[in-house]
Amino acid sequence: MTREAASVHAVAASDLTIEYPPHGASPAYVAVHGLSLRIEPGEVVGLLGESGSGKSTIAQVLSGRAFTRPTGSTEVRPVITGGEVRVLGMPLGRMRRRSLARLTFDVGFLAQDAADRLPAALTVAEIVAAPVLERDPRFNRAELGTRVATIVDAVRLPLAVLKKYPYELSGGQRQRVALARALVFAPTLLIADEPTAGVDLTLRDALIDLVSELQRERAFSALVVSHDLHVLRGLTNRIGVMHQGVLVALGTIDEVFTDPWHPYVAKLAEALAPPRDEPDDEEPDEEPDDEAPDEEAPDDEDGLEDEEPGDEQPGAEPAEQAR
Ligand SMILES: Nc1ncnc2c1ncn2[C@@H]1O[C@H](COP(=O)(O)OP(=O)(O)OP(=O)(O)O)[C@@H](O)[C@H]1O
Repeated sequence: MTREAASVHAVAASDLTIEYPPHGASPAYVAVHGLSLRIEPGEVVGLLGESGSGKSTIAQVLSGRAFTRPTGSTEVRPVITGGEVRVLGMPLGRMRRRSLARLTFDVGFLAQDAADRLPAALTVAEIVAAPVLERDPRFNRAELGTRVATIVDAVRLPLAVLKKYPYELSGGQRQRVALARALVFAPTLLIADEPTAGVDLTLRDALIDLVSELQRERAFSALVVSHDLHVLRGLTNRIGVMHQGVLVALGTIDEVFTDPWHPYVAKLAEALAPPRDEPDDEEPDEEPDDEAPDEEAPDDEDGLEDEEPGDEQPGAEPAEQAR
């Protein structure tokens, strides 16, 4: 959505295929097959999936960062080879420079390793201000100073960090600086790739709460990539599960893990389910129980999804890693 048209989908992808072009001895590689996904204005959607399932590729493309190549970079970038996608109403694909500039303004991007790659020679104030100055080197310095201080405060960092260099900060503080930089334009959509990667487990929940609060305060839409269901549970309204480049489930966490039809999601659901009680040793054996409740009966011979997911919650709480 551009800021004028708040009702446009944050993301509307239909049958989207994304490919890495051939390079060197490597042939072309299709990383995402036929993705259809909509994100409503103000909605937060998570992407879960094992390593290599295409999550970062999607984040790169939807954020427009796949189409911007830093000077001197020879990195191979993914390209759209099928389907359609609009982000905030803007069609991606062959984008003109101006549309791309608009897209990267409206879409904040927190890259997977952003905290570790903060430029070592710049202060926090310079790092957070950099995207603004890259876009407009003559941006009013006083206004910029206020904007940077406001966002640094919003990510709950003391203003004293403004003069510090990344090496003087903790991992959690660096992650907040990266987040501040991603939010400096007050984006309409935030795409965060593994926002808690490298963050100490004890600080992970604080970071989840922070992103959640900022999202509520600023009402941006978001796509959050994570292999950690705990993170997605704390942040998102719905999740999608990626497997080998294909979106194999989409819905609320409960919908996704109740009666999953895809074997990978079923395996995840099983891993997340609370441990079953040990079978009772005194149980009489062999006698089939005609009274056994129907819902216990496995019914997956045809491999089809049930019409209606049950109302039961999977009750999945513990250790929630998708890989
Ligand atoms: N530059 C590239 N050239 C060719 N193939 C690539 C390139 N970058 C990624 N891929 C391939 O695309 C597929 C999807 O990778 P992607 O990084 O999107 O997965 P991911 O789900 O984000 O994994 P992770 O959780 O490890 O970051 C992988 O098979 C990967 O090897």
